[in-house]
Amino acid sequence: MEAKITVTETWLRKHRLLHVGATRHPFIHRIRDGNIDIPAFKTWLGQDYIFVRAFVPFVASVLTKAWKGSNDGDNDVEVILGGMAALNDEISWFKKEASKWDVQLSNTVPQKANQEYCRFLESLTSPEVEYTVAIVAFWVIETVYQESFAHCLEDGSKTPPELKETCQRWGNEGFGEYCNSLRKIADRQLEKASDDAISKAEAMFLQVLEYEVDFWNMSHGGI
Ligand SMILES: Cc1ncc(CO)c(N)n1
Repeated sequence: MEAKITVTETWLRKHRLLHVGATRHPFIHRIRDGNIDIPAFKTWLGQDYIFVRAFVPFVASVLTKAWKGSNDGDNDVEVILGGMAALNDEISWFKKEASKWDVQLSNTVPQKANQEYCRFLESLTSPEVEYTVAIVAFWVIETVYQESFAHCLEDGSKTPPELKETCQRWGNEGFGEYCNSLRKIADRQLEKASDDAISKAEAMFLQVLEYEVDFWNMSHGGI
């Protein structure tokens, strides 16, 4: 008997090229091959700190939607709350890491791609964005980082020792399990969603992947 294919699995197959583009970006390849230049890493660090600060209110809005929209037996609120707790830790880590690399966070100005991504996140906090669509966005955002940085830790990678901690942050197994929990929630919601909600969620899946590619592009001075 064949196992049932989930909605997220069909999207990952259908949009494989874009998914690979987001999770195997040249920036990630350069870390993994030991060819990353430090200015590019520092650019990423400063920009991602700004992103993460904007990510918090988005996650809070997903939490609110989970509380209103999921059933008693679901543990959605706990999973999302765990994600928020990790973000609290992440913000402290960014500050510590920035001082290690001499990146002045207070002087860092968001680049265009980052501004647009943050504005997009803010638009998703609207109550008009359904829980199913919001949880799909959340899952994709977290998973792109998990898959990207886990790749830098696989056997045979030449990630410089001073970047290992960064890769561990998102590439560790616990973060991988958390991403799987988000995916399960997304698939459960998609199972009971209307066709209209499913197509909105698929468009969201694609849009987030595109924003992620543009975000990586910033670190090598891309447009
Ligand atoms: C751009 C970007 N995407 C995703 C994450 C996290 O999961 C992050 N920190 N930054």
